[in-house]
Amino acid sequence: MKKIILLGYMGCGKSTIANKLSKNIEIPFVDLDKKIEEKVNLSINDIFEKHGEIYFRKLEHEVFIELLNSPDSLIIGLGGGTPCYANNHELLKGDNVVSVYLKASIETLFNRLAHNKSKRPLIADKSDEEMKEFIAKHLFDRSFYYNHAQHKVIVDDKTIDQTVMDIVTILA
Ligand SMILES: Nc1ncnc2c1ncn2[C@@H]1O[C@H](COP(=O)(O)OP(=O)(O)O)[C@@H](O)[C@H]1O
Ligand SMILES: O=C(O)C1=C[C@@H](OP(=O)(O)O)[C@@H](O)[C@H](O)C1
Ligand SMILES: [Mg+2]
Repeated sequence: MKKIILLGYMGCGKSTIANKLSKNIEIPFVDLDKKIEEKVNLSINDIFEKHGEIYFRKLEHEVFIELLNSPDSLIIGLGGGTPCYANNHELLKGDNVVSVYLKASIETLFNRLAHNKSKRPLIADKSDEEMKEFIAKHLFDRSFYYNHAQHKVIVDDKTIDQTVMDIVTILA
């Protein structure tokens, strides 16, 4: 069955958009980070703190594969780093997969993340100044992987509903 995959940098809106899209097209939404948290009964912050990022990336790959192999149609909201590890980017073009990169500018990402960083271990301790530079470099490194998505939607200056409608158009 069909898997609709939303990907993109932290704060681009994957979880928010997937949730709304799910209500609109009546396909269930699974957030990969939430599935990982449920599987090991730890928050993302605790996984990074107690076991480190490499352990998280292994778990992330395993749970992503499990979701792709599930018999149901699903909307899957990835974590920002998912396509960039364990050759996960190659899974973005698989059979029955529709992958959409939610592309946001550094400015949009900074504005959305500035008040929303405590649950994101990669940026939780950064000052505003450090964060701007980090996002710019990190996004540059990761764009190669994000660009493996089949579709791209620019999310800057769009409401949640506008972005959802852009995706509905892609799916039509
Ligand atoms: N137009 C918009 N589209 C998506 N998210 C938005 C928008 N405007 C503000 N936001 C906020 O930006 C944040 C995006 O976070 P989230 O959905 O968790 O992103 P991700 O899962 O990609 O890290 C949320 O706090 C959301 O409310
Ligand atoms: O970009 C990343 O490497 C990460 C993004 C997070 O997901 P969101 O993009 O939903 O914040 C989460 O998977 C973890 O903190 C690592
Ligand atoms: Mg998310």
